[in-house]
Amino acid sequence: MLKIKNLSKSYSKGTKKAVDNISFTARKGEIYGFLGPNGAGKTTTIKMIVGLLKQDEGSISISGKDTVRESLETKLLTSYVPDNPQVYEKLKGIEYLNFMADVYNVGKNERKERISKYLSTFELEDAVNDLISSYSHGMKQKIVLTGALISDPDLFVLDEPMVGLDPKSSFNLKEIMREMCDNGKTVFFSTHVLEVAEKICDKIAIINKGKIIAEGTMAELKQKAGKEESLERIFLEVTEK
Ligand SMILES: Nc1ncnc2c1ncn2[C@@H]1O[C@H](COP(=O)(O)OP(=O)(O)OP(=O)(O)O)[C@@H](O)[C@H]1O
Repeated sequence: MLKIKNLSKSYSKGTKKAVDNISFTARKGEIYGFLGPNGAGKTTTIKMIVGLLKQDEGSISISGKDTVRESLETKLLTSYVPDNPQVYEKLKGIEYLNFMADVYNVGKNERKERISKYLSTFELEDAVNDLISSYSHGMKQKIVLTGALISDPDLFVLDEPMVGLDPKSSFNLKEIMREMCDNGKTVFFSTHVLEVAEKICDKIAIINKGKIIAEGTMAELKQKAGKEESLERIFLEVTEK
């Protein structure tokens, strides 16, 4: 579970408020979509969740542990796939995966099983012994996804995960996200693809200018909008104000 309380973050010595007092909870078993226009504060929030940025105010807890006070513990429970995956180009795919498994203390049997499962899902078996520098952009994304899944995290955080993936990989990733939630995990991801969010998310939050302006299930968002509307229309209406 991911619990965010009164979270704020400013840049440029406090003059630019990127995230402004936001609160929400993504529960176990939920796919939680984080939407918002460019510059709304999505990546800043995500970077605070995964410990790459420290908040100015507020708290974040993952499976009941505070990300500042119990930083290492929460990192071990979390996997993160950034919007522009940077991979160690000088490693072979398999070396990178074993490195990730080592970082997360994944045992021999589990790592073997998970590596084989996700390499097959993402059709990377033939490339796994090649240097990552020879991979296409999409293959790099898929090796990063595989590396992120090796630890079977309680919280799976993805920033714009569908961009650059081919239709089959994108479909497979959505299936994996659902499977993780069925196993009691939490998936939190940002996206601009509203059709995907509408289809797969159990809950959605819309952020605009650093503030959460709508939050809930698709049914709740529709109810608040007062009519039967698509997520796209609701998004356009609430972010226009
Ligand atoms: N390192 C930084 N220094 C100063 N301002 C920043 C920095 N990073 C982000 N910002 C500002 O903070 C605000 C939120 O940016 P953020 O990257 O979190 O938005 P986003 O919702 O992820 O946008 P996008 O959809 O375009 O990726 C923007 O106004 C941005 O200009």
